[in-house]
Amino acid sequence: MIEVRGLTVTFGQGASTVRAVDGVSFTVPTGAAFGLVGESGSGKSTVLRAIAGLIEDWSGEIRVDGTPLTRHGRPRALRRALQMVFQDPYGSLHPRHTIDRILSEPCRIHRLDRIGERVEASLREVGLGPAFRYRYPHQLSGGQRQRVAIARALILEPGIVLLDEPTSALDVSVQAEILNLLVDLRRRRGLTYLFVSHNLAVVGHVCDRLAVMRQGRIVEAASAAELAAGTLEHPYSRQLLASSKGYSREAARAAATSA
Ligand SMILES: Nc1ncnc2c1ncn2[C@@H]1O[C@H](COP(=O)(O)OP(=O)(O)OP(=O)(O)O)[C@@H](O)[C@H]1O
Repeated sequence: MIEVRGLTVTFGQGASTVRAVDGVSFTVPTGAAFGLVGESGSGKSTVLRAIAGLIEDWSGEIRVDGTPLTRHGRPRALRRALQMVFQDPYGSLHPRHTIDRILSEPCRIHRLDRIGERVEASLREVGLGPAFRYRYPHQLSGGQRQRVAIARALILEPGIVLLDEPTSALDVSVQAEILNLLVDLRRRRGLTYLFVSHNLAVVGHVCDRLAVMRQGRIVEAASAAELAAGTLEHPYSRQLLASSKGYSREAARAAATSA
C-alpha cells in the first residue's frame, strides 16, 4: 500500500522557484493499479521520484506498507520491496553489460542466493528465452529491452512497482504487448502498481483507478470504469482523453490474441 498526503516538491530558489508538486494526496491499496496522468510538466514523474527516493527535498507524508518514508535513506528491505521501471529502456540499461550482468547485479546487492536460476526464471517470466542471457542491450529491440527492464525490477520480488511512462518510447504495437505483459504480471504476482503516463487510454488499460494531474495538483480522480464510460468531468481531463486516441484498445486486444 502507498499512502501519499500533502506531498509538495519545489525546485530552485528565489524568483526561479518551481512548485512541481503542490499538496498531492492519494492512496494505492495493496494489489491495486493506480495511474497518474497529465501532460508534460504536470508533476507526475516528480511524485513517483519522491516515492522512489530519487528526490530528497519534499514535504508531506509518504507511507509504504505503513512505514513512513524519511527524506534521507531508507531501509534495505523497503528498497527491495519498491522497484521502478523507467521510460527509456535503452538509457536505463548499461550498454556494456550483458543482460546476465544487468539482472544479476541487483541480486548481488541484496545478497540473494541461486542467482543464475533467478536470472533465467525472470527472463522466462517476461517472455524472453535463455538465449537472451548473454546478449547486450544494443542487440535487442526496444520492446525486448523494456522486457529486460521489467525483469530487472521483478527479480527482487517487490510488492510494489513504480512505472514511469514504461511504453511511451515504443511503437504502438509493441506498447500494447508490453502493457499486456504488465497486466498479466500484476495478476500473477498480486503486484501493486503506480503507473505514470501522459496517455489516459494507456492508463485505462492497466489501472483500476487514476488521478489527473495539472500544474502540480490533482484535478480529478476516477475509476477505470468511469473513464471507459466517458464520465470524466474536468475539462482538462476531457482534453487529455481526446489527445490519447493514438493508443487504441483494439490494438491491445489484437496483440493479446496474437501473443
Ligand atoms: N530536477 C529538477 N530541477 C528543476 N526543475 C525540475 C526538476 N525536475 C522537474 N522539474 C520541473 O518540475 C515540473 C514537473 O516536472 P515532472 O517531470 O514531474 O512533470 P511530468 O508531468 O512528469 O512531465 P514529463 O512527462 O515531461 O516528465 C516541471 O516544471 C519541471 O520542469
